[in-house]
Amino acid sequence: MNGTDVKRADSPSASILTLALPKGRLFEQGVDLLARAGLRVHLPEKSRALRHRFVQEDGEVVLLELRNSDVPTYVDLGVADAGMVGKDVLMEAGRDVYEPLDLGFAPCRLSLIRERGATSPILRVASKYERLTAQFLRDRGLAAEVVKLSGNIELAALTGLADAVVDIVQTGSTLQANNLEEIETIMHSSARFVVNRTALKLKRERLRPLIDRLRDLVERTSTTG
Ligand SMILES: Nc1ncnc2c1ncn2[C@@H]1O[C@H](COP(=O)(O)OP(=O)(O)OP(=O)(O)O)[C@@H](O)[C@H]1O
Ligand SMILES: O=P(O)(O)OC[C@H]1O[C@H](OP(=O)(O)OP(=O)(O)O)[C@H](O)[C@@H]1O
Repeated sequence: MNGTDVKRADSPSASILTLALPKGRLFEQGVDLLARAGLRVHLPEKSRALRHRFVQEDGEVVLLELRNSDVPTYVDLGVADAGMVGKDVLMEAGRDVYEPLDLGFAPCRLSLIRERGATSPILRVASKYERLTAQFLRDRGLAAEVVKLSGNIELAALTGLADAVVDIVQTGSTLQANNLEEIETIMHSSARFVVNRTALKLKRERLRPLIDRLRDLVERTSTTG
């Protein structure tokens, strides 16, 4: 460590590690994984608080509770030093963040979905994943319109709002319950650990050991099942 690094590590901002976690599906597992990786964090009491501070031996960890799709923005713009986010959402965001780790949990796939047996031409496709859908259609040479929706996407295919939808399939129970069919898998997804590129340099002493411990945990889980 040179003189500059010593100063950085001692500066107030270097002693705070800010992590962006999506509320919803990934939050509990994300906090649990961070705790198992040695951070003194725990699930916060139920409240409307969106920012949670935890004192550590080497400073402080701040957890920001965000919408899934906002995690890449907070990490890319450096407000959060690192975070956890689904690969699907990360690809959709198209942000330039460092992605050192596949955390393995929250597996699912992004797929093109239609009503079972539908044969009409695909002229309009609805999705929350507007960019990935447009890219997929371009790759297939399909000139369909993309309609951005915010939730219960499958309903668009059932009501005729769209000829097909692009959405997440996990267990397949939503497809089954609505007489829908998965036509093509566009990508597989799982939760990723993402890091701001500048923070990786400036807060190296805190981020590198965390990444290493998370990697150990993920590898141990994948070998023990
Ligand atoms: N059944 C599932 N449905 C949706 N996402 C899933 C599912 N299983 C795993 N995931 C993964 O979990 C991530 C978070 O899902 P979650 O439902 O919490 O947020 P979201 O629907 O993307 O965001 P928001 O509700 O804030 O719009 C997804 O981006 C995806 O990678
Ligand atoms: O294959 P399955 O296990 O049924 O999971 C897939 C469903 O889960 C998600 O919806 P979610 O409940 O997150 O609601 P949303 O449509 O508002 O995102 C996703 O959008 C699918 O509808």
